[in-house]
Amino acid sequence: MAGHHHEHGHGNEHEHEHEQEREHDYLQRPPSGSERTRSISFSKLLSRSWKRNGSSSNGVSVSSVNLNSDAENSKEPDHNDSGSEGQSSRFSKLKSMFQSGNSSKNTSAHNSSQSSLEGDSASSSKLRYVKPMTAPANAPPESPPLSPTIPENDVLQTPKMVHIDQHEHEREHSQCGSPIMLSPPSLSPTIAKAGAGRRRSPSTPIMPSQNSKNNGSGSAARPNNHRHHSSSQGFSSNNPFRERTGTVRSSNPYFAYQGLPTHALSSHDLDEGLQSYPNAGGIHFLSTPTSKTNSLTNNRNLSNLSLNEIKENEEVQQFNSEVLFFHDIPKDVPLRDTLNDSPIRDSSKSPTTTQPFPSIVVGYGNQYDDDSDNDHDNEKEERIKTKGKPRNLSPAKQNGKSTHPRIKIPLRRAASEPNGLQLASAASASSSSSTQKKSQPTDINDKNLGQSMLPSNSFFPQEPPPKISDFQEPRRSRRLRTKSFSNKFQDIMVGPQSFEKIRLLGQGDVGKVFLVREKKTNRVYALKVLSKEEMIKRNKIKRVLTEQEILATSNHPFIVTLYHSFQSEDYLYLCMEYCMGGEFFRALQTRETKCICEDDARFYASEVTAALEYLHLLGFIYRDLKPENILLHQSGHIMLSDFDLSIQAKDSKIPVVKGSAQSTLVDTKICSDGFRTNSFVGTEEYIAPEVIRGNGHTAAVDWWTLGILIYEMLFGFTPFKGDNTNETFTNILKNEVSFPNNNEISRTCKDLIKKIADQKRIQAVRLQNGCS
Ligand SMILES: Nc1ncnc2c1ncn2[C@@H]1O[C@H](COP(=O)(O)OP(=O)(O)OP(=O)(O)O)[C@@H](O)[C@H]1O
Repeated sequence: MAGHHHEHGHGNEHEHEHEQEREHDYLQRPPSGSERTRSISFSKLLSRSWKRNGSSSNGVSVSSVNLNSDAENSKEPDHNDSGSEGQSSRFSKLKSMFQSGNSSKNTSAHNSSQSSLEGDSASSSKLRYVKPMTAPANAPPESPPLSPTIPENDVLQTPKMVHIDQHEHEREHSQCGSPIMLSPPSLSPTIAKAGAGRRRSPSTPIMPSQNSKNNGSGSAARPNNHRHHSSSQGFSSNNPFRERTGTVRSSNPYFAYQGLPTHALSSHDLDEGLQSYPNAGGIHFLSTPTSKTNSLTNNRNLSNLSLNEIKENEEVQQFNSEVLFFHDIPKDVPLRDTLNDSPIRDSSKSPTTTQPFPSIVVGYGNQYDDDSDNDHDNEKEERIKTKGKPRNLSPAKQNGKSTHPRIKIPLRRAASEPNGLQLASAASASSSSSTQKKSQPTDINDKNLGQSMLPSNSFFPQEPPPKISDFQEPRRSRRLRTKSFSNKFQDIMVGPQSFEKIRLLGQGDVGKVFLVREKKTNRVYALKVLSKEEMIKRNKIKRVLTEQEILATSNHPFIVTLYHSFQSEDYLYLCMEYCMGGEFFRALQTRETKCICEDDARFYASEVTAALEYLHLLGFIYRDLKPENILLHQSGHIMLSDFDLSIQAKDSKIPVVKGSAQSTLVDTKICSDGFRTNSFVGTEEYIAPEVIRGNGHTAAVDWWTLGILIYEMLFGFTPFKGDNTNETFTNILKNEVSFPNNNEISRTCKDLIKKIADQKRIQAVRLQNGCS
């Protein structure tokens, strides 16, 4: 955790350090590399076994990093040193701070995690070790209600226990109390009852307008301040979980009651800009990197640009111009050529204001938006090629027989295969064509869907999927043509109808998350469907862009993998790795004590630390760490999710490795050195003092939240919670962390929390870790 402690600029001192340690620095990014290139370089931090190496069902290797035998790579050591060591050493640092007399367990957890890295290196990128997560024998395993055609054994791969003696494992858990169940315990009414009166908090920020109504009233929660969950997950409107005041953004109730300072009104990375565009004509959602529509739709490459430089209104303007572009495709230009060439848009025209959303539809979701328009099939295709006329990818039906449209815009990237969730991928590889033929549209009007703000059948068109051979070969986006990424992504064509809905997993602020099955491969994913309309209403455009950017950029075992992203006319789709264990928050809340033992907390804290370090190295500040945003993978490891409050540091810098190969520390703080933001974001009980004060904050806020998280894991509540928002904020600003007496948490652990989440200790921690 060396990298996050100081908050002010390093200036010449750090420059000097850079020079001195350059020869040890195998994490150097290319001097003028893009953000993406930089992230690639960082990937070398991770051992190969950590990387999401995978192979596609068609046998194409999708190694996640460049393995060119250049000098830099030749330095890439095993995971016993170098990058992994960089991570490990920070684990060790954390561990040593955590260290109690019970060191063998620490070692067990740590080493087991390490072992799993080694053990899985060849076959899977996901860590398999599941120390605290084993479900009790009598616990009902959560089995996604997959279709009978899906081999359940493949779906629910038994987590591989690496180097863990079962008896030892049981012993550990008997000491730690009941383990967190991998399956959502809320399925059990009895367990759910144990958490009566508690409700999980929303994780999306309240809108300024909404919040302003609540200022000073105690709660910063937005009107619909808790998420909806499908009944299939065991959540009803009578949510048994505690209520935590919501994630806040922009409007600071603390300042409201103390007198609002000017900075609280001037955050540059907020969404207010959009409000001046009440008639915004649409949004611009980036395709994921391999989409050739990237070159078509993106004037600007977000990978090379700080998201902070993008204003909401700018996005809308840009999007509008793109709408125009799609309307202006020259008639005599074949679509293929259009797709393959970066267009020069007619920016002289004003944005279309008559269309609330773009008429261009990317992916397949729009193919069925206009079923009544069968007779104009050919005309529509012609329109696409016709300059000045709207492009409309309506359903293509001929002679009463439905066919796929002839214009297809593949839009997605595919990273490595989902780990542990492949459904007979080998079989599908050998019989992909037959699988396609067998794939029939499923009735998506699932009764379990519950109250839906989004029409379900527009998520998943009910037409049979087009054959893969009917699609034009997509061209890889220039965005990913850096050599390191060149072999990471595949060009795969998916759209909404490539998936079959299984059930609703949860609902966020502007969309829903479904468990889906990809028809072609039988793999399950979590598909986040975001309503463009809701995004605009709630000024969430930039936040969704940020989330997509981070997910697409990240390649880390503890950050949820984004496999595809695409859009239809009304929705954006993020196809992510399915985390079977659900929210860590629920896992905590459904325990009788609402907390876990120190060893388990150490395990999870270490993984969160690794994920945060990684994000910081990429120049991202997470800013919303809390149990609700931590998902549990079936492997038992955590997955950080929900990046919509994250921010990317401007001019993020190259990380510097300190120390030797045996004891390596990576200064992650330097990556966002000098970057401060004034946004008032976070979750009330987790918000850092500097955020409340509003004098700007840095990546250090994530370490504050880590301290609160550790506290909550250990004690079942957060340290500064007051009766209302103002009291909570006052506690955060003035109180020291105090601990209940009725537990057996080690002094070392308490010291760690104090050092992380106590303002008076922050400087001491900085010094202790050798940071200026
Ligand atoms: N990859 C995933 N695997 C399993 N469940 C998921 C996954 N992603 C999300 N979920 C579930 O869906 C719910 C809603 O997710 P989502 O990210 O939309 O909510 P959210 O955090 O409130 O979003 P936002 O803050 O953007 O409104 C989560 O609470 C979680 O239970």
